[in-house]
Amino acid sequence: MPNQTPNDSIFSQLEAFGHKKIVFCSDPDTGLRAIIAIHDTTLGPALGGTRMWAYKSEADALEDVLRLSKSMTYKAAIAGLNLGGGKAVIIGDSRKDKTEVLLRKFGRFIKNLNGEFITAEDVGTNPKDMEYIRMETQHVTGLPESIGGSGDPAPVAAQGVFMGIKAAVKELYGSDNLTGKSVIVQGIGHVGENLVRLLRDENAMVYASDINEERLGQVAKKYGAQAISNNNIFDISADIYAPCGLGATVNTQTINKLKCGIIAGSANNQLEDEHIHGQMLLDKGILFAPDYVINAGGLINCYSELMGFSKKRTLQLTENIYDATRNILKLSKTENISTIEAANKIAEKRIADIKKVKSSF
Ligand SMILES: NC(=O)c1ccc[n+]([C@@H]2O[C@H](COP(=O)([O-])OP(=O)(O)OC[C@H]3O[C@@H](n4cnc5c(N)ncnc54)[C@H](O)[C@@H]3O)[C@@H](O)[C@H]2O)c1
Repeated sequence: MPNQTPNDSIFSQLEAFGHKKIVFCSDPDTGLRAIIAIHDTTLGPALGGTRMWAYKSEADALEDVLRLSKSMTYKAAIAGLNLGGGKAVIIGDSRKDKTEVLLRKFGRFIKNLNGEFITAEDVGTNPKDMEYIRMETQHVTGLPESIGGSGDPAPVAAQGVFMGIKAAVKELYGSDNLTGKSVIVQGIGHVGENLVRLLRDENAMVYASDINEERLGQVAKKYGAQAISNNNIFDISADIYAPCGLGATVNTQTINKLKCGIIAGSANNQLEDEHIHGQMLLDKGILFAPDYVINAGGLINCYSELMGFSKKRTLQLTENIYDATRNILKLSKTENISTIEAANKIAEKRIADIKKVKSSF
């Protein structure tokens, strides 16, 4: 989705990002300060995680929720889901400030939106927190399996990234077989570890890095990956670079050093600047599988839970990421536009088409 740097007036920001609705949730009794951003509901109710983060300023929190909710609109559209885009942020330190009453109060604000917004876990929240929200509203997903939810979305997210990697490899090498291909997985947390497992199962060679050295040692040993220092990532020649930690790791500095033909990983917002770095990658002939397209497995898992969870159906929808990625790479090639621009075009077309369906009755 397009990067924008709106000025700091709230209404200008809403107009620049194209949001439908913003709800500011303030409750001094519980200490709740949250923002729910509903970007677009053309395709269905806005679904997005609730992030709890100690933002430096309220302006930072607002910008984050606007940016993240917009990307959810694009992610759902490309994945072919009948969902709109939304996101929520709770301002606070999740290790100190998170309480049952705060989460339940937040649940009441979601309840008041009457299904226009559905939430799930994100950075700083977990399935247990979703259980608290569920006590006040049914508009929450990503619940633990023990209470009928879809459970941990990370293995599904990893499966989607794996399909995206295969699609990119097919484009570059003519076959999607990963045997013998080398992959740098940066960040071997919930998604990264599952990705390492899938890659090793297909006999890819994996270089793994993580700032958590203890975890890195364990995961590398378990799957037969080669542990590398985070500082060496851009010195290593490999077929694929899979960022699975934080965003913005693809920037002017790193693109100039990168020795990989493909970038495909789970981290959200991998390009520091969508336009500048999308174009730079195109010019350098590095194939970028857009992050929001190939990491949609987590969202698909949540969507399945809403539809009456079926593992088989979830897997089918996740495997569609292969074709979705292939179509984007094809459009990028035929129109000579960056892959992120191609993905945005396809997402925007689906939303515009469905708007026509919903324009009457
Ligand atoms: N969990 C999901 O279902 C899901 C779905 C879609 C997208 N994502 C995105 O994928 C990424 C990973 O998610 P996760 O659930 O695995 O998170 P996680 O917190 O479990 O794992 C992230 C890992 O990255 C490591 N890390 C952080 N910064 C790093 C750096 N600079 N270099 C190397 N390692 C670093 C952390 O130590 C951690 O082990 C995030 O960007 C997340 O937003 C996750």
